[in-house]
Amino acid sequence: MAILAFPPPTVLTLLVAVAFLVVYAVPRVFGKRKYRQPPGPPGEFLLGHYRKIPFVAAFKQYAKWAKEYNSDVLYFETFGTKWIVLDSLKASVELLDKRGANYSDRPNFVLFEEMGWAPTLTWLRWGPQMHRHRKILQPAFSKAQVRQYQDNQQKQALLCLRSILDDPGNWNLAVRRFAVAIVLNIAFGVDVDGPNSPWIKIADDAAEAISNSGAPASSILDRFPATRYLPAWLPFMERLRYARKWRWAIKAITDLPFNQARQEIDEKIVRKCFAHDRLTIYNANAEKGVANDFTMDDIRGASAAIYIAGNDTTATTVILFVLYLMQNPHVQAKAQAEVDRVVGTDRLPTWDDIPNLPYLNLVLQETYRMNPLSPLGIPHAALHDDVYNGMFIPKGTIVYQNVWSMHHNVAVYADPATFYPERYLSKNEGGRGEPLPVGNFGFGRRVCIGRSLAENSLMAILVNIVATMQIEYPLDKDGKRTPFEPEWSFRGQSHPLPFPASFSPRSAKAEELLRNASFTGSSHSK
Ligand code: HEM
Repeated sequence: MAILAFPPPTVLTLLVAVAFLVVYAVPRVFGKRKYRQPPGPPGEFLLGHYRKIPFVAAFKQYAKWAKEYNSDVLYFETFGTKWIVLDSLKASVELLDKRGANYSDRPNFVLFEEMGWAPTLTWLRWGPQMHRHRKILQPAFSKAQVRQYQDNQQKQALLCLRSILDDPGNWNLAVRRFAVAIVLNIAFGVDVDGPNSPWIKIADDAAEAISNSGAPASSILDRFPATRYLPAWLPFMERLRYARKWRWAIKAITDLPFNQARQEIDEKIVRKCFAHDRLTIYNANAEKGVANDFTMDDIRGASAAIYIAGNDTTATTVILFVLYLMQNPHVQAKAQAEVDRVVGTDRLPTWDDIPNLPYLNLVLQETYRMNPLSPLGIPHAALHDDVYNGMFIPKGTIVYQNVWSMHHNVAVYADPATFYPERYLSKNEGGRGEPLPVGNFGFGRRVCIGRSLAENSLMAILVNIVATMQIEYPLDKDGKRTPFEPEWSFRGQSHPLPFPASFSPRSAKAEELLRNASFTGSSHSK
């Protein structure tokens, strides 16, 4: 009889559905309705915005939409993957810095997973493994800690300039060697012998694989992860073919130096470097029977992060600096005058000179502003639902920062396409009082850990270039120096394609100083 007291199944289903609506769905849906979705262009049926985002220079299209929709937050969605693009510094600081606890996740980088990355901080989701990587890496690159690398940075800067003296046509390679030599030594204690070192080729191959892979987490594999299981030969699976084609390059940069470090440790060759330090701790724990929460794979990924994240970024910034000095001789002359005033012309610059070179620092800042290397940043992701300026940002939303757009916003930077370091000087000093660029090293709790190291490397080489070299357009066949604009690649990372530049010593004395420079500093490994 008791059974008869239960309502029939259809009524029961109805009751459960009503209860669900009252308790769960209605408050959520209507609660969110209070807030609007950030604006953005309309998507297509089923595909959403997938086909609307250009693969090349997406940041320029996003900047146009921000103007068109008059919003510094834009919303997009494809196959259930949601992303927003922040177009202003205000929105980036508000969300990524001030509400950093909510925006410190990363999306899954499926394309990069297909490329075979080891656990690398840059791509790790928010969680215990990411915290372990950041806790181990970040202190090693603090402002105070990176001073220990200054001797080697100075030495590598001078070796670079000597190499340019001997072979000016290959200045580009000398710059790449400079950047690789610094981070490879810190990560693996390895010295880069010369421009033909295989370590430079390994770094260049990986940089090419990464920099042409599109804005991070934007491929069809990232937007619709199930597609990674489709056959790669399908016409629309070009990105999967790309990832697999370049797997060897990522494997080489993550495995080769690490395997060498392990072998050295086995052979009791000890170097002062990140990989050896971590391997020694790992082995000591293992011998004592203590569990290692930083696994071999973690050490491999973290050491590779230093090598990968630190070489192409630094080299490309130097290459941009060369380009802008070549295109703006008056800026070069002003920087030279400052260095000559502070350093004189009968010695090379030292670290103590750097704080006395404010104009050179502004030239570097202007280099950052003109062309942020990751124009859309490395995306963060929201851990929880959030509301910003009445706009609803659901949990899991991927967050890009349009750093390029922030740095080229005419409301902040007058005439943004012009290279003009004086723009940051106050009006009293004859400038425009525009703010120094922010964002090219990222935001919040995922901000670049290598910034202090990078800025030291950059100042070490820039001051020496300015002190000793004259950079000009190369002579053409008619003996003229004709200005040109190099070609650019905007297929993910933003950088100029290799271009010629003429380097010549500023004076016989400058050449003599470079040739006779003795290195008080030795590599960190020695
Ligand atoms: C001019 C040079 C450099 C630039 C422009 C640069 C830029 C960036 C940017 C934009 C990010 C993403 C930050 C974010 O998500 O908010 C980042 C992250 C990172 N950078 Fe750099 N970087 C440079 C040099 C270096 C160097 C020398 C190292 C070497 C230690 C390094 C290591 C890293 C690492 C490990 C991350 C990942 C941080 C995380 O996800 O928690 N970077 N960098």
